[in-house]
This record gives sequence, C-alpha cells and structure tokens, in this order.
Amino acid sequence: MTIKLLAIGKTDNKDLQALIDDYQKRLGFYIKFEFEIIPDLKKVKNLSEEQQKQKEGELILNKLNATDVLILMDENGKQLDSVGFSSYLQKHMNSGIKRLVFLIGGPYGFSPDVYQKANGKLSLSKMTFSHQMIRLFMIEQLYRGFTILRNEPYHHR
Ligand SMILES: C[S@@+](CC[C@H](N)C(=O)[O-])C[C@H]1O[C@@H](n2cnc3c(N)ncnc32)[C@H](O)[C@@H]1O
Repeated sequence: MTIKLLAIGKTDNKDLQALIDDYQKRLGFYIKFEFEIIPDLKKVKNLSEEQQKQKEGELILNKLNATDVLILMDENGKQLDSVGFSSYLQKHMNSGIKRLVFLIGGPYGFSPDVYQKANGKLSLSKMTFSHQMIRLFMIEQLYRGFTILRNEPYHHR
C-alpha cells in the first residue's frame, strides 16, 4: 500500500519545511509515501470562500485515482490515540487497498464535492490547526504509527 498526503498551498516557512522533510524521510523507511502539495489558487481576490473551496475541490478530485481510499483530515472527524491510529493503518494495509490518501484542506476546509467523495474523516484534535502545521503533525503521527507497529522505541506509552 502507498500512503499519500495531499495538501493545499506551499509552505514558505523553512523551519517547518525542514521538520517535514526530516519526518518524510524517516517515514519512507516504513512505507511508500507520497506528499503532494496543490499550489494555492491564483487571483482569489474576487472569489468568495465557497468559490475558492469549490475550485480547490476540483483540483483535489483531479489528483485522485478511482481506487483511492480518501480520508479527510477534519477537526470533526474520528479521533484516535496513537496506538489506535497504528491499528487503523494496519487495518487499511490488511484490506488490500492500493493507496490511502489523507487530505488536508485549505484555509476554509473542503467543498461539498470533496466531502461526498470521502471514505472517512479523521481528527487530530478538537482544536483547529493551520493548514500548514497540520501536515507536519500528520507526518509525525504516521511515522509514530509505524514505529508502534514495529515495536520500535519512539513511542512511550
Ligand atoms: C485552518 S483549517 C480549516 C478549518 C475550517 N474551519 C474547516 O471547516 O475545515 C485547514 C485544514 O487543516 C486541517 N485541520 C486543522 N485542524 C485539524 C484537526 N484538529 N484535525 C484534523 N485536521 C485538521 C483540515 O484538513 C482543514 O481543512
């Protein structure tokens, strides 16, 4: 199985990018991992929030394969602890799917079309994080999940 993390908007912050690069590299030792950024929309001044979400949604849906399992990162989604998340990953790997896609929305969240296409929603907290920071938190949780599955001494229960 491949895990893909799809997000909207490039990170300009070099420190954040360096941490993402570090965890992305570590995660790559455990699983085929793809991280793709859809560039921010241009000329958004004249677009309402709804129109912006709709356009982002079209770009997102174009990136998906028919067989992908799509999980939206959403503060109102299902909450798991890290051990539970490692089991969640194992369950998806056992199910024989080709690619598990975790999607991080833009500043205003997801369009109705994207919600409709989703197979599930996952929350990292009831608090809202920036669309830039959540990608680091998610990659770290993926890495942590695989260290738990391998019984490696990164996660302390
Ligand atoms: C600034 S938030 C958007 C918040 C917006 N109110 C919404 O309706 O989603 C940007 C993106 O970060 C992700 N995100 C932020 N906090 C999260 C959390 N606690 N758990 C999971 N994803 C989160 C979601 O993918 C969200 O679409």
